[in-house]
Amino acid sequence: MHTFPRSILRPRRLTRADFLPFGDVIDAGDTGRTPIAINGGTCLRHDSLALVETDPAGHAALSLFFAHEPVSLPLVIEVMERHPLGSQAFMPLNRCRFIVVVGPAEDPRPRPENLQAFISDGRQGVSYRRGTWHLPLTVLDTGHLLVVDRKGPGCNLGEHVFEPGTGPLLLPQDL
Ligand SMILES: NC(=O)N[C@@H](O)C(=O)O
Ligand code: NI
Repeated sequence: MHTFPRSILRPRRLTRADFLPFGDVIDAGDTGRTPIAINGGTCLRHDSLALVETDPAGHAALSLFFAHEPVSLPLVIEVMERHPLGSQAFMPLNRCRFIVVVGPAEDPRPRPENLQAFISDGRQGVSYRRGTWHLPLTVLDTGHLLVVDRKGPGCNLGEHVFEPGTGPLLLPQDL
């Protein structure tokens, strides 16, 4: 039986600059901009940290996810997905670290050599740009997350299941 070299991914710390090709990082401490003082100076608005994308027939919706099956690393990635009709944002509501593995939307299927891996520190959220390949929500801690994505007519899900034994191996961050 052929055994293909399994690609190895080493997750990096999540930063706005590194994640930019795949979408936006939602992190008040890493916006690159000065917050706007609003409401008589009683509040700071970190404005437009991510743009919500939908097709004309769709609309943006807010959901709450309760992720209660945390994983540990190393992890074999078995499936990745994408949403061709809109963006998808995940924002932890409590300190819930989660895994971010992304690939370019231009690839017809996730190419292991083009995948990049990050770990949210539990304060940071991400917004996957429309069509970006991503690992479905996979948390390192049980937690609640606000999710903003596109709802509406048509199929907004593309999935890729890696052949058994070929999925990329995601190593612990400190290795
Ligand atoms: N299924 C669902 O609502 N979420 C996925 O798209 C995901 O990326 O976790
Ligand atoms: Ni998704």
